[in-house]
Amino acid sequence: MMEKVMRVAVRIRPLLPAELRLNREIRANVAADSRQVTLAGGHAFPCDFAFGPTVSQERIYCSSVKPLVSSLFSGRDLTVLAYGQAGSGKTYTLSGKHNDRAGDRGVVWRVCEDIFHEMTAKEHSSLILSACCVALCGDELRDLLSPDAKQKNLRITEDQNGRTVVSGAVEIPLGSMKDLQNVFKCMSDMNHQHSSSHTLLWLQLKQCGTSSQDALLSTLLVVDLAGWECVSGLVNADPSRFKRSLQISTELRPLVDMLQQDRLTLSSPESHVHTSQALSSHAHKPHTLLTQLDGSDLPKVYTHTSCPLVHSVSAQTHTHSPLVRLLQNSLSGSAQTLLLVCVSPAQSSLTDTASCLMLATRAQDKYSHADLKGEHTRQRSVLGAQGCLMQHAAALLEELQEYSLSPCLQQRLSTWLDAYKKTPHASSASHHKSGTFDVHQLPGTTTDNCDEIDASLIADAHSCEQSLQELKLHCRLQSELLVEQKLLADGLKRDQRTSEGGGQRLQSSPQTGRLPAHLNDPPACSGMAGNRRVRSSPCNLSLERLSATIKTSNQLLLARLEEQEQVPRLPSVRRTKETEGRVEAQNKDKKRSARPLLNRTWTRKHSPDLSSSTPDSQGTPGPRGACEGQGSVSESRSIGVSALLLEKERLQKRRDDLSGHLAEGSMGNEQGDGTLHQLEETIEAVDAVIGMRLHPDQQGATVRRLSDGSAPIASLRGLEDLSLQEAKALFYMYLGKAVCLRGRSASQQRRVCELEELLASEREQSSRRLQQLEKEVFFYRSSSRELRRRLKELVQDAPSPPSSQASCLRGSGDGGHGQGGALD
Ligand SMILES: Nc1ncnc2c1ncn2[C@@H]1O[C@H](COP(=O)(O)OP(=O)(O)OP(=O)(O)O)[C@@H](O)[C@H]1O
Repeated sequence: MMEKVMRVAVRIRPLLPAELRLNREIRANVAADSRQVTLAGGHAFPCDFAFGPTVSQERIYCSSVKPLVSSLFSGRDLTVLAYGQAGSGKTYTLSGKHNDRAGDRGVVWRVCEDIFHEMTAKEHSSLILSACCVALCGDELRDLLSPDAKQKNLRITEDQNGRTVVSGAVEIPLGSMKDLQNVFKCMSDMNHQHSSSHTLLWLQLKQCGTSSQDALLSTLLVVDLAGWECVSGLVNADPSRFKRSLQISTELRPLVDMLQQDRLTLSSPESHVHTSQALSSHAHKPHTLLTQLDGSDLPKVYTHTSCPLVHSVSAQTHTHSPLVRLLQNSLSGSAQTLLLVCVSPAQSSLTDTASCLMLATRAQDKYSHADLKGEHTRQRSVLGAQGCLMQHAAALLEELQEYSLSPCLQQRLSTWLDAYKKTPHASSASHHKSGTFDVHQLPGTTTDNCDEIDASLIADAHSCEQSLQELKLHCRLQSELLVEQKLLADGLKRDQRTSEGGGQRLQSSPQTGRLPAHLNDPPACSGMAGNRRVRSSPCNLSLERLSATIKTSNQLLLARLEEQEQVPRLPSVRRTKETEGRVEAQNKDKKRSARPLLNRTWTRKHSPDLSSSTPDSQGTPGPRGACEGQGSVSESRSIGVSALLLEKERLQKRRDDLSGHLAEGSMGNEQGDGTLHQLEETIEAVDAVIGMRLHPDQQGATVRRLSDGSAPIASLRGLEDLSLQEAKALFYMYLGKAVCLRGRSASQQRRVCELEELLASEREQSSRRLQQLEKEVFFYRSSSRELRRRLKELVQDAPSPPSSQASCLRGSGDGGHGQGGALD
């Protein structure tokens, strides 16, 4: 009988206050009483339980977990596995909020309440509950209930039965809800700085019977898997967060693979009820746990007697993953599992939500395969029938030989018959006459001798079938991986094209003084925009998209930088500077022509240059007048231009020296970078002034365009009456901003480079893995072919009926009677 061992519940959390403030759209929903989650666009994802944003903690517990908890009392194991991206509500669903409101309490509290309730009903003595909790971050394991900060002895090992255990973990007995509160306090104290780790809490229930022989042991494992972060949230994040998010995706990958397989288990439910007799006969370590507080080893839980076949194959595939190793016992056998997929309904999480829902849909149809015996019997009878049919066919062909056939066909027929007669069990069947053969009686024709052969054949066939199943499974996994790699590569190419296209558009647009339309969106959106393809796993979808997003945001910064650079060149500012500067210039003519201030800061250097403009006859002309009147000051400008050129040259030299020092590493990076950016900005400013002075006509046109131009620039007309001091201050301020933006842009570029390196190494790893997988697929295909061939041969070698039956059949073939009697 097949039994469903995995149920999948999907919970959509409500939009959080911050999301509501940002007017995030709801993109995932559950229709009332439906068992599917629907995404915007109409895609529906079926699951066993679907809970919308308004469903209470209590209802979630009562409908999806409580019915399973009863099986704990009958000695079966239960695993509740919460999966979802960061902030999707896993911890909230499992543990609830840290307040005293009963309505907010999560699954763990409610399970314990039920167990304590049962304890009270059974008058305490027969039920013992204890807890053990570890956090897994990468390969690092921490005991969340251990007072020992060093935790040297904690490690995942295997006991003598090949079962995974955490040796050195502390186990705390739970007698009341107060004890549970203490456990939660311990857990949150130990774990509050590591919210990105997987938390595994084992609640072990021991039911003592009247005699010491019939104690029942069962375990509830509650797993709060770490969640990967939404890509848009990582754009400006600390690199370590980004790295951890990637790691989490990688850590979850093997588990996701396992959950997506057809079947998890093969062992029968009986093997999950264990008595203390079983405990004593299996002198081994407990189930995935436990050493008592006093350090003594206890014979605790033994939940499975046999290693399940299909599951063990999958687990072996991922033995390198500590997470899979820790879950291996709980996800195997006929242990009940509830996969709790938590998703966010927000538009920004749509891709992650879709990938989680795909997993939920794939994971739900898992059954324990308890009907192995029935399967063998069916195979047996099929093989027996095939063997008899083969004999029947041989007899028919022999008969056919007597008719006039083409020489070629005759030849082929006799070759086949010769080959058949050489096979071990063909001779006794070679005289059958077709007319008397009743195929409905075939399975009944086996004798003792035939049974033996049958048994060996069936064993062979069974092992072949198992190998084929395994190969099929591997092939499927491999091809899924191949497809995913391909999708990844395609996505990477597409994203690269997008970001390159964006870069080109950006380069062509500064002439207009506006940002390209695609950059007006915040960077987070640019990474998520459009109909993104949905992937089954979170791990691979982040890197390339993040890199593209960061590139885009980098370009956005550059574009803004360019936009800011326009400000000091505004006509009104320039005009005021020029007007007042010209007065200053007349008063300090000598000083200006000598220009001894070459080694001052750029701001001091720059202002005399700007002040070198001569005022026109009107004193304070409008922007157009200011430009048109520039012809009269050509001489002083030419002096200014040559001095500016000298200055520019000097600055460039300084910049080159500085970048040389930075490249050699003989200077502090941060400070050096800042100076370098200042120098670059100054050079550009000097360049711009030179350009304006060399081409006053163009300057006039620019001023006209800007003063007549777009709304944002026109709104700056209010600044036309700035004094020289104000204009200077404004100019310096914007130049300072530009330097700062340049610095940020450079650091963004560095990050992009780092990410690109990371991406390249990931890509290299993927391609190595791809090659490996291709090899494996090739190997599996060829072995599969070989096995099929062998299976065919075995079928051809199927047993023949004994000679007595054969003669009966022959006799009945002659007369058309007696077969039924012989077979009876
Ligand atoms: N169903 C819900 N109702 C109300 N608030 C919720 C719900 N689900 C989650 N939240 C709130 O959303 C926030 C994030 O939830 P939670 O910490 O449980 O996410 P998580 O998936 O465990 O994240 P992580 O993977 O980072 O640990 C919390 O403030 C929580 O209170």
